[in-house]
Amino acid sequence: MKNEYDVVVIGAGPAGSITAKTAAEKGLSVLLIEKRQEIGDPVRCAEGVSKVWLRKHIEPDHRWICADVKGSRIFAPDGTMIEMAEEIAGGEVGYVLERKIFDRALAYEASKAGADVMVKTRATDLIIENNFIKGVKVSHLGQSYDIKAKIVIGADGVESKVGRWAGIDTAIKPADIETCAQYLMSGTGIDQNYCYFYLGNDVAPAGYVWIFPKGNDMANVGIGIMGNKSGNGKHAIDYLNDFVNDKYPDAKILEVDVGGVPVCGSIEKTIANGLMLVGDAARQSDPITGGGIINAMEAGKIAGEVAYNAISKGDVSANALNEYEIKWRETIGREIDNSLIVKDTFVKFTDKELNSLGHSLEGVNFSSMSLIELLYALFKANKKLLWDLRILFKNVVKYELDFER
Ligand SMILES: Cc1cc2nc3c(=O)[nH]c(=O)nc-3n(C[C@H](O)[C@H](O)[C@H](O)COP(=O)(O)OP(=O)(O)OC[C@H]3O[C@@H](n4cnc5c(N)ncnc54)[C@H](O)[C@@H]3O)c2cc1C
Repeated sequence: MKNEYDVVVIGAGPAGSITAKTAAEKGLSVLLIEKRQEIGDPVRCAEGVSKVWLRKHIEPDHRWICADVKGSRIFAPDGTMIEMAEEIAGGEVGYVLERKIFDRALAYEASKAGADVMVKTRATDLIIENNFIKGVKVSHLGQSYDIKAKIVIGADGVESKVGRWAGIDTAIKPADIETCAQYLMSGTGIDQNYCYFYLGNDVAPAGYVWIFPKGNDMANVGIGIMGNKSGNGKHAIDYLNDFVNDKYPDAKILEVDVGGVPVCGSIEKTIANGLMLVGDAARQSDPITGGGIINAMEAGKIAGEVAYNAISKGDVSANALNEYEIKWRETIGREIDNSLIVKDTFVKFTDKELNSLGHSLEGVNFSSMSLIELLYALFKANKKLLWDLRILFKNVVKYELDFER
């Protein structure tokens, strides 16, 4: 086993594999470690991604695409349906992935670019000298090893310990974690061209139920509710059981997943001397959708490039790695901040307000609207929303003006 690399990446999820691939493509020596024996398994994900963003990182492959989605159907508590169809993004909506295969394919891409990959290898601590992270302590098949690195990447997901080891505050309050439960089901009979979302405080308090098609009459049926909403004795899985028993009493459960998604928005710091955090470890998932795959990949690409720049200049201090901090905050960070504003508003909505929103958007042709027009239509229908989302409105106008310039 080699015991010295330019970059050691902890965690072979989308964030870690893209970081490893990017850094290896630049010519750095890279080790990607994963504590599980199989990359991508078990899955804790509904597996939905945007096509356009995914293609920026990898060519779609039928081996890990379960469904090609044309649109979404969103149901207000009173059953009013809003349909957002494929014309919105010029025919580019989303895929539902098979993450067990997808995550492995990303790790394969990293290995093809030259990265070494070790599974069943758990990071147990960081090697720290003179306030600089200098490598990782790992446990592999019952043996402990020290592996030196110029830069360590913490890509160890929502339960990340790497940030804490490096002295970065990554703690999340229960109110900032979306607790999720999901069944892979057969026999729901849903239209496999659509993703379905159900809103309402009886169905999913301060959250939603999703149904994502997986092909062959299978679907991921899941729920995410805010962590502080499960204190009344009813947990995410109880709400999911109620929903499933009501809507699909004859469907069969093929798999159960439970997990948490950080929806706290950007944390203050994601770097230290010789270290960067990426993906869920850096709390980069979207606060409103809980989606984190694409953000993890975007951040991983930036981190891989910044690792190369820093190592080439011989400076891996937090000062040099600040390039990563600046770049991810300018791109995905901006989206995360806007989503946080929307989430903080929507979690307070009563069923009556959700219904009124549903009525104002029912039948709207989203394809011909810009984001500003859509927000304006919402505001006209609901003045309280205008007030609550005023900062978002300002941000979007500023962003569109910046973009036009
Ligand atoms: C129920 C649910 C549904 C979701 N649905 C969606 C969705 O539809 N779309 C979407 O975009 N996102 C979704 N997400 C979020 C998405 O799964 C994550 O945002 C995404 O996986 C983040 O990627 P990552 O690489 O940062 O972390 P992960 O994918 O979690 O990868 C981290 C890896 O690090 C490994 N690891 C951890 N500790 C160590 C250690 N000490 N040593 C070595 N390896 C370690 C883990 O085993 C894991 O493989 C969902 C999440 C949940 C829980």
